[in-house]
Amino acid sequence: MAPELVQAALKPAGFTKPAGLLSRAYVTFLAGNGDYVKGVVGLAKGLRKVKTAYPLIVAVLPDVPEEHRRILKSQGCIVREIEPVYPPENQTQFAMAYYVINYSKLRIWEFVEYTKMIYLDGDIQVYDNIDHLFDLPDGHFYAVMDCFCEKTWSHTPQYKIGYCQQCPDKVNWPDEMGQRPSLYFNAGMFVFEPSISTYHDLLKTLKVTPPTPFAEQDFLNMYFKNIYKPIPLVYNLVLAMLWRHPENVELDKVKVVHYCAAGSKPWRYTGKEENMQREDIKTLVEKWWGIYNDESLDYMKSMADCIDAEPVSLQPFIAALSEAGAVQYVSAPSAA
Ligand SMILES: O=c1ccn([C@@H]2O[C@H](COP(=O)(O)OP(=O)(O)O)[C@@H](O)[C@H]2O)c(=O)[nH]1
Ligand SMILES: OC[C@H]1O[C@H](O[C@@H]2[C@@H](O)[C@H](O)[C@@H](O)[C@H](O)[C@@H]2O)[C@H](O)[C@@H](O)[C@H]1O
Ligand SMILES: [Mn+2]
Repeated sequence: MAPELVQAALKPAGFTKPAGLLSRAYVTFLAGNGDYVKGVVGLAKGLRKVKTAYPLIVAVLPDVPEEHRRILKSQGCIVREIEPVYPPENQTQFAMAYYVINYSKLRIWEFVEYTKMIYLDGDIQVYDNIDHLFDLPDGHFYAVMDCFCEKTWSHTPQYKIGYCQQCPDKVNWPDEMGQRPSLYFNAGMFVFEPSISTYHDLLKTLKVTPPTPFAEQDFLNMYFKNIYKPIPLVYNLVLAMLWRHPENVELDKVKVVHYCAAGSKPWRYTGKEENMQREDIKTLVEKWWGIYNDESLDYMKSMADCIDAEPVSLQPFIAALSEAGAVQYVSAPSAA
Protein backbone atom coordinates (compact mmCIF):
# COMPACT_ATOMS: atom_id res chain seq x y z
CA MET A 1 0.00 0.00 0.00
CA ALA A 2 1.49 3.34 -1.05
CA PRO A 3 2.90 5.28 1.93
CA GLU A 4 0.61 8.26 1.22
CA LEU A 5 -2.38 5.91 1.45
CA VAL A 6 -1.09 4.55 4.73
CA GLN A 7 -0.62 8.09 6.02
CA ALA A 8 -4.17 8.93 4.87
CA ALA A 9 -5.49 5.89 6.73
CA LEU A 10 -3.66 7.17 9.81
CA LYS A 11 -5.47 10.54 9.70
CA PRO A 12 -7.64 10.76 12.81
CA ALA A 13 -10.99 9.50 11.61
CA GLY A 14 -14.35 10.63 12.96
CA PHE A 15 -15.68 8.40 15.71
CA THR A 16 -18.05 5.85 14.23
CA LYS A 17 -19.57 5.00 17.61
CA PRO A 18 -21.13 7.29 20.23
CA ALA A 19 -18.25 8.39 22.41
CA GLY A 20 -19.81 6.68 25.43
CA LEU A 21 -19.40 3.25 23.80
CA LEU A 22 -15.72 3.72 22.93
CA SER A 23 -13.49 1.77 25.23
CA ARG A 24 -9.89 1.17 24.35
CA ALA A 25 -6.93 -0.56 25.92
CA TYR A 26 -3.46 -1.89 25.20
CA VAL A 27 -3.08 -5.62 25.69
CA THR A 28 -0.07 -7.91 26.05
CA PHE A 29 0.40 -11.60 26.69
CA LEU A 30 2.41 -13.30 29.45
CA ALA A 31 3.16 -17.02 29.83
CA GLY A 32 5.33 -19.03 32.22
CA ASN A 33 7.18 -18.14 35.42
CA GLY A 34 10.31 -16.89 33.67
CA ASP A 35 11.69 -13.43 32.99
CA TYR A 36 9.23 -12.11 30.40
CA VAL A 37 7.43 -10.48 33.32
CA LYS A 38 10.30 -7.94 33.24
CA GLY A 39 9.39 -7.16 29.66
CA VAL A 40 5.78 -6.49 30.65
CA VAL A 41 6.82 -4.29 33.60
CA GLY A 42 9.05 -2.33 31.22
CA LEU A 43 6.16 -2.00 28.74
CA ALA A 44 3.77 -0.77 31.48
CA LYS A 45 6.31 1.87 32.58
CA GLY A 46 7.04 2.88 28.99
CA LEU A 47 3.34 3.42 28.25
CA ARG A 48 3.11 5.50 31.44
CA LYS A 49 6.13 7.56 30.39
CA VAL A 50 4.49 8.48 27.06
CA LYS A 51 1.31 9.39 28.98
CA THR A 52 -1.06 7.02 27.24
CA ALA A 53 -4.73 7.61 28.08
CA TYR A 54 -5.49 3.88 28.11
CA PRO A 55 -4.86 0.93 30.44
CA LEU A 56 -2.63 -2.07 29.81
CA ILE A 57 -4.36 -5.43 30.06
CA VAL A 58 -2.07 -8.43 30.63
CA ALA A 59 -3.57 -11.72 29.40
CA VAL A 60 -1.81 -14.31 31.59
CA LEU A 61 -1.73 -18.08 31.20
CA PRO A 62 -2.51 -20.11 34.34
CA ASP A 63 1.20 -20.86 34.81
CA VAL A 64 2.02 -17.21 35.58
CA PRO A 65 2.73 -17.20 39.34
CA GLU A 66 0.82 -15.08 41.85
CA GLU A 67 3.96 -13.05 42.64
CA HIS A 68 4.32 -12.02 38.99
CA ARG A 69 0.61 -11.07 38.87
CA ARG A 70 1.08 -8.98 42.04
CA ILE A 71 4.05 -7.17 40.49
CA LEU A 72 2.01 -6.39 37.36
CA LYS A 73 -0.96 -5.11 39.39
CA SER A 74 1.40 -2.93 41.45
CA GLN A 75 2.48 -1.41 38.12
CA GLY A 76 -1.14 -0.51 37.29
CA CYS A 77 -1.76 -3.41 34.88
CA ILE A 78 -5.14 -5.12 34.64
CA VAL A 79 -4.33 -8.85 34.88
CA ARG A 80 -6.73 -11.26 33.19
CA GLU A 81 -6.19 -15.02 33.19
CA ILE A 82 -6.81 -16.80 29.89
CA GLU A 83 -6.87 -20.46 29.03
CA PRO A 84 -4.14 -21.73 26.67
CA VAL A 85 -4.96 -22.28 23.00
CA TYR A 86 -3.17 -25.16 21.31
CA PRO A 87 -2.91 -25.80 17.57
CA PRO A 88 -4.11 -29.11 16.17
CA GLU A 89 -1.83 -32.12 16.67
CA ASN A 90 1.18 -31.56 14.46
CA GLN A 91 4.72 -32.55 13.59
CA THR A 92 5.59 -28.92 12.78
CA GLN A 93 9.01 -27.62 13.62
CA PHE A 94 8.19 -24.14 14.97
CA ALA A 95 10.82 -21.46 14.23
CA MET A 96 11.19 -21.35 18.03
CA ALA A 97 9.89 -24.34 20.03
CA TYR A 98 8.13 -22.09 22.53
CA TYR A 99 6.03 -20.49 19.75
CA VAL A 100 3.40 -23.16 20.41
CA ILE A 101 2.20 -21.16 23.45
CA ASN A 102 1.77 -18.04 21.30
CA TYR A 103 -1.50 -19.35 19.86
CA SER A 104 -2.96 -18.38 23.27
CA LYS A 105 -2.79 -14.75 22.07
CA LEU A 106 -6.02 -15.52 20.17
CA ARG A 107 -7.97 -15.27 23.47
CA ILE A 108 -7.72 -11.46 23.31
CA TRP A 109 -10.45 -11.34 20.67
CA GLU A 110 -12.79 -12.30 23.53
CA PHE A 111 -12.10 -9.02 25.38
CA VAL A 112 -15.23 -7.43 23.93
CA GLU A 113 -15.67 -4.92 26.72
CA TYR A 114 -13.15 -3.00 24.58
CA THR A 115 -14.14 -1.70 21.14
CA LYS A 116 -10.51 -1.32 19.96
CA MET A 117 -7.26 -2.69 21.31
CA ILE A 118 -3.60 -2.47 20.47
CA TYR A 119 -1.71 -5.71 21.07
CA LEU A 120 1.96 -5.42 22.05
CA ASP A 121 4.39 -8.29 22.70
CA GLY A 122 6.08 -8.27 26.10
CA ASP A 123 9.43 -7.67 24.35
CA ILE A 124 8.22 -4.38 22.90
CA GLN A 125 8.84 -0.87 24.22
CA VAL A 126 6.81 2.24 23.32
CA TYR A 127 8.98 5.38 23.21
CA ASP A 128 6.43 7.83 21.78
CA ASN A 129 2.69 8.11 22.37
CA ILE A 130 0.77 6.02 19.80
CA ASP A 131 -2.75 6.53 21.17
CA HIS A 132 -3.76 8.05 17.80
CA LEU A 133 -3.71 4.53 16.31
CA PHE A 134 -6.97 3.87 18.17
CA ASP A 135 -8.59 6.39 15.78
CA LEU A 136 -7.74 4.31 12.71
CA PRO A 137 -10.92 3.43 10.75
CA ASP A 138 -12.74 0.29 12.00
CA GLY A 139 -12.98 -2.87 9.90
CA HIS A 140 -9.28 -3.44 9.28
CA PHE A 141 -6.33 -5.21 10.89
CA TYR A 142 -3.35 -2.86 11.20
CA ALA A 143 0.25 -4.07 11.70
CA VAL A 144 3.78 -3.45 10.44
CA MET A 145 5.30 -5.56 7.66
CA ASP A 146 7.87 -8.14 8.73
CA CYS A 147 11.23 -8.98 7.19
CA PHE A 148 12.09 -12.38 5.66
CA CYS A 149 15.89 -12.13 5.80
CA GLU A 150 16.75 -13.65 9.19
CA LYS A 151 17.76 -17.32 9.49
CA THR A 152 14.43 -17.94 11.25
CA TRP A 153 12.95 -17.70 7.72
CA SER A 154 15.35 -20.21 6.10
CA HIS A 155 12.48 -22.69 5.65
CA THR A 156 10.68 -20.38 3.22
CA PRO A 157 10.96 -20.05 -0.59
CA GLN A 158 11.38 -16.28 -0.32
CA TYR A 159 14.43 -16.70 1.94
CA LYS A 160 15.90 -19.29 -0.44
CA ILE A 161 15.83 -16.85 -3.39
CA GLY A 162 16.68 -13.78 -1.28
CA TYR A 163 13.29 -12.09 -1.76
CA CYS A 164 11.98 -9.76 0.94
CA GLN A 165 8.84 -7.59 0.95
CA GLN A 166 10.96 -4.83 2.49
CA CYS A 167 12.81 -4.49 -0.86
CA PRO A 168 10.45 -6.14 -3.41
CA ASP A 169 12.43 -4.90 -6.44
CA LYS A 170 15.82 -6.23 -5.31
CA VAL A 171 15.08 -9.84 -6.33
CA ASN A 172 12.33 -10.48 -8.87
CA TRP A 173 9.75 -13.07 -7.90
CA PRO A 174 10.15 -15.74 -10.64
CA ASP A 175 6.98 -16.67 -12.54
CA GLU A 176 7.69 -20.38 -12.05
CA MET A 177 7.25 -19.85 -8.29
CA GLY A 178 3.69 -18.68 -8.83
CA GLN A 179 2.28 -15.70 -6.92
CA ARG A 180 4.66 -13.72 -4.72
CA PRO A 181 3.75 -13.89 -0.98
CA SER A 182 0.97 -11.53 0.17
CA LEU A 183 2.02 -8.66 2.43
CA TYR A 184 2.99 -10.31 5.73
CA PHE A 185 2.94 -8.60 9.13
CA ASN A 186 4.90 -9.10 12.30
CA ALA A 187 2.42 -10.19 15.00
CA GLY A 188 4.28 -8.53 17.85
CA MET A 189 2.12 -5.41 17.47
CA PHE A 190 -1.31 -4.92 15.87
CA VAL A 191 -4.47 -2.79 16.09
CA PHE A 192 -7.66 -4.85 16.18
CA GLU A 193 -11.32 -4.93 17.25
CA PRO A 194 -12.31 -7.64 19.75
CA SER A 195 -15.38 -9.57 18.59
CA ILE A 196 -17.03 -12.71 19.87
CA SER A 197 -17.97 -13.87 16.37
CA THR A 198 -14.38 -13.37 15.14
CA TYR A 199 -13.07 -15.06 18.30
CA HIS A 200 -15.16 -18.22 17.74
CA ASP A 201 -14.34 -18.26 14.04
CA LEU A 202 -10.60 -17.92 14.80
CA LEU A 203 -10.72 -20.96 17.11
CA LYS A 204 -12.88 -22.94 14.68
CA THR A 205 -10.52 -22.15 11.79
CA LEU A 206 -7.45 -22.98 13.89
CA LYS A 207 -8.80 -26.50 14.50
CA VAL A 208 -8.55 -27.24 10.75
CA THR A 209 -5.38 -25.28 9.97
CA PRO A 210 -2.11 -27.25 10.01
CA PRO A 211 0.40 -25.33 12.18
CA THR A 212 3.39 -23.66 10.49
CA PRO A 213 6.81 -22.44 11.71
CA PHE A 214 5.67 -18.96 12.81
CA ALA A 215 2.71 -20.38 14.66
CA GLU A 216 -0.01 -17.80 15.44
CA GLN A 217 1.77 -15.15 13.38
CA ASP A 218 1.35 -17.24 10.23
CA PHE A 219 -2.21 -18.07 11.25
CA LEU A 220 -3.18 -14.41 11.85
CA ASN A 221 -1.62 -13.41 8.50
CA MET A 222 -3.70 -16.05 6.73
CA TYR A 223 -6.89 -15.23 8.64
CA PHE A 224 -6.75 -11.40 8.26
CA LYS A 225 -5.18 -11.35 4.79
CA ASN A 226 -8.15 -9.55 3.17
CA ILE A 227 -8.46 -6.75 5.73
CA TYR A 228 -4.78 -6.32 6.64
CA LYS A 229 -3.50 -2.75 6.21
CA PRO A 230 0.22 -2.09 6.66
CA ILE A 231 1.19 0.77 8.97
CA PRO A 232 4.59 2.49 8.96
CA LEU A 233 7.60 0.70 10.43
CA VAL A 234 7.90 3.37 13.17
CA TYR A 235 5.10 1.50 14.97
CA ASN A 236 7.02 -1.79 15.29
CA LEU A 237 10.74 -1.74 14.52
CA VAL A 238 11.70 -5.41 14.16
CA LEU A 239 15.36 -5.04 15.16
CA ALA A 240 16.70 -7.11 12.26
CA MET A 241 15.63 -4.23 10.00
CA LEU A 242 18.66 -2.30 11.30
CA TRP A 243 21.09 -4.63 9.54
CA ARG A 244 18.85 -6.14 6.86
CA HIS A 245 17.17 -2.93 5.52
CA PRO A 246 18.88 0.12 7.11
CA GLU A 247 17.68 2.19 4.14
CA ASN A 248 14.10 1.71 5.42
CA VAL A 249 14.84 2.82 9.00
CA GLU A 250 15.01 6.36 10.44
CA LEU A 251 15.83 5.39 14.03
CA ASP A 252 15.11 8.85 15.49
CA LYS A 253 11.53 8.62 14.14
CA VAL A 254 10.83 5.13 15.53
CA LYS A 255 8.04 5.12 18.15
CA VAL A 256 7.93 1.40 19.01
CA VAL A 257 10.91 -0.99 19.25
CA HIS A 258 10.44 -4.75 19.10
CA TYR A 259 13.33 -6.58 20.80
CA CYS A 260 12.76 -9.80 18.81
CA ALA A 261 16.18 -10.37 17.26
CA ALA A 262 18.10 -13.28 18.80
CA GLY A 263 19.93 -12.03 21.88
CA SER A 264 18.20 -8.65 21.99
CA LYS A 265 15.77 -9.19 24.90
CA PRO A 266 17.06 -6.39 27.18
CA TRP A 267 16.51 -8.33 30.41
CA ARG A 268 18.66 -11.22 29.06
CA TYR A 269 21.11 -9.17 26.99
CA THR A 270 24.69 -10.48 27.03
CA GLY A 271 25.94 -8.89 23.80
CA LYS A 272 27.38 -12.22 22.64
CA GLU A 273 25.00 -13.06 19.77
CA GLU A 274 25.44 -11.91 16.18
CA ASN A 275 24.73 -8.14 15.70
CA MET A 276 24.39 -7.59 19.45
CA GLN A 277 27.59 -5.53 19.63
CA ARG A 278 26.16 -2.90 17.27
CA GLU A 279 26.11 0.61 18.79
CA ASP A 280 22.42 1.09 17.88
CA ILE A 281 21.49 -2.19 19.61
CA LYS A 282 23.47 -1.28 22.73
CA THR A 283 21.79 2.16 22.82
CA LEU A 284 18.30 0.63 22.45
CA VAL A 285 18.98 -1.90 25.21
CA GLU A 286 20.26 0.88 27.51
CA LYS A 287 17.16 2.94 26.64
CA TRP A 288 14.94 0.04 27.67
CA TRP A 289 16.79 -0.33 31.00
CA GLY A 290 16.54 3.43 31.60
CA ILE A 291 12.75 3.11 31.68
CA TYR A 292 12.69 -0.21 33.55
CA ASN A 293 14.90 1.24 36.33
CA ASP A 294 13.17 4.64 36.50
CA GLU A 295 11.38 4.59 39.86
CA SER A 296 9.50 7.80 39.04
CA LEU A 297 7.59 5.70 36.48
CA ASP A 298 6.47 3.13 39.04
CA TYR A 299 2.69 3.13 39.29
CA MET A 300 2.46 3.39 43.07
CA LYS A 301 5.13 6.13 43.05
CA SER A 302 3.40 8.10 40.31
CA MET A 303 0.04 7.72 42.08
CA ALA A 304 1.59 8.87 45.35
CA ASP A 305 3.03 11.90 43.52
CA CYS A 306 -0.48 12.76 42.26
CA ILE A 307 -1.95 12.50 45.76
CA ASP A 308 0.87 14.62 47.23
CA ALA A 309 0.42 17.23 44.51
CA GLU A 310 -1.23 20.54 45.48
CA PRO A 311 -4.96 19.73 45.88
CA VAL A 312 -6.66 21.11 42.78
CA SER A 313 -9.61 23.34 43.69
CA LEU A 314 -12.73 22.04 41.99
CA GLN A 315 -14.75 25.13 42.91
CA PRO A 316 -14.37 26.98 39.59
CA PHE A 317 -15.16 23.75 37.72
CA ILE A 318 -18.31 23.06 39.76
CA ALA A 319 -19.37 26.73 39.49
CA ALA A 320 -19.03 26.56 35.71
CA LEU A 321 -21.06 23.34 35.61
CA SER A 322 -23.65 24.88 37.87
CA GLU A 323 -23.88 27.95 35.61
CA ALA A 324 -24.39 25.63 32.67
CA GLY A 325 -27.20 24.06 34.69
CA ALA A 326 -25.37 20.74 34.61
CA VAL A 327 -25.51 20.38 38.40
CA GLN A 328 -27.47 21.96 41.22
CA TYR A 329 -24.64 23.62 43.07
CA VAL A 330 -25.58 24.32 46.63
CA SER A 331 -22.84 25.82 48.74
CA ALA A 332 -22.46 23.79 51.89
CA PRO A 333 -20.96 24.91 55.17
CA SER A 334 -17.34 23.79 55.40
CA ALA A 335 -17.12 20.46 57.19
CA ALA A 336 -13.99 21.66 59.00
O1 LIG B 1 8.20 -17.64 27.72
C1 LIG B 1 7.52 -16.80 27.12
C2 LIG B 1 7.57 -16.59 25.70
C3 LIG B 1 6.77 -15.63 25.12
N1 LIG B 1 5.93 -14.91 25.90
C4 LIG B 1 5.02 -13.91 25.32
O2 LIG B 1 4.84 -14.17 23.93
C5 LIG B 1 5.32 -13.06 23.15
C6 LIG B 1 5.90 -13.56 21.83
O3 LIG B 1 7.12 -14.23 22.05
P1 LIG B 1 8.49 -13.51 21.61
O4 LIG B 1 8.32 -12.01 21.74
O5 LIG B 1 9.61 -14.13 22.36
O6 LIG B 1 8.62 -13.83 20.06
P2 LIG B 1 9.55 -13.00 19.07
O7 LIG B 1 8.81 -11.71 18.82
O8 LIG B 1 10.85 -12.76 19.78
O9 LIG B 1 9.67 -13.90 17.90
C7 LIG B 1 6.35 -12.43 24.09
O10 LIG B 1 6.65 -11.12 23.71
C8 LIG B 1 5.63 -12.51 25.42
O11 LIG B 1 4.62 -11.52 25.47
C9 LIG B 1 5.88 -15.08 27.29
O12 LIG B 1 5.14 -14.38 27.98
N2 LIG B 1 6.67 -16.03 27.87
O1 LIG C 1 4.96 -16.98 17.43
C1 LIG C 1 5.60 -16.46 16.31
C2 LIG C 1 6.30 -15.14 16.62
O2 LIG C 1 6.61 -14.56 15.38
C3 LIG C 1 7.18 -13.29 15.38
O3 LIG C 1 8.54 -13.44 15.66
C4 LIG C 1 9.53 -12.76 14.90
C5 LIG C 1 10.85 -13.30 15.39
O4 LIG C 1 10.85 -14.71 15.24
C6 LIG C 1 12.00 -12.69 14.66
O5 LIG C 1 13.19 -13.27 15.09
C7 LIG C 1 11.85 -12.88 13.18
O6 LIG C 1 12.95 -12.33 12.51
C8 LIG C 1 10.58 -12.18 12.81
O7 LIG C 1 10.45 -12.14 11.42
C9 LIG C 1 9.42 -12.93 13.42
O8 LIG C 1 8.22 -12.37 12.95
C10 LIG C 1 6.53 -12.29 16.34
O9 LIG C 1 7.46 -11.25 16.66
C11 LIG C 1 6.10 -12.92 17.66
O10 LIG C 1 5.19 -12.03 18.32
C12 LIG C 1 5.38 -14.22 17.41
O11 LIG C 1 4.21 -13.94 16.69
MN1 LIG D 1 8.25 -10.37 20.38
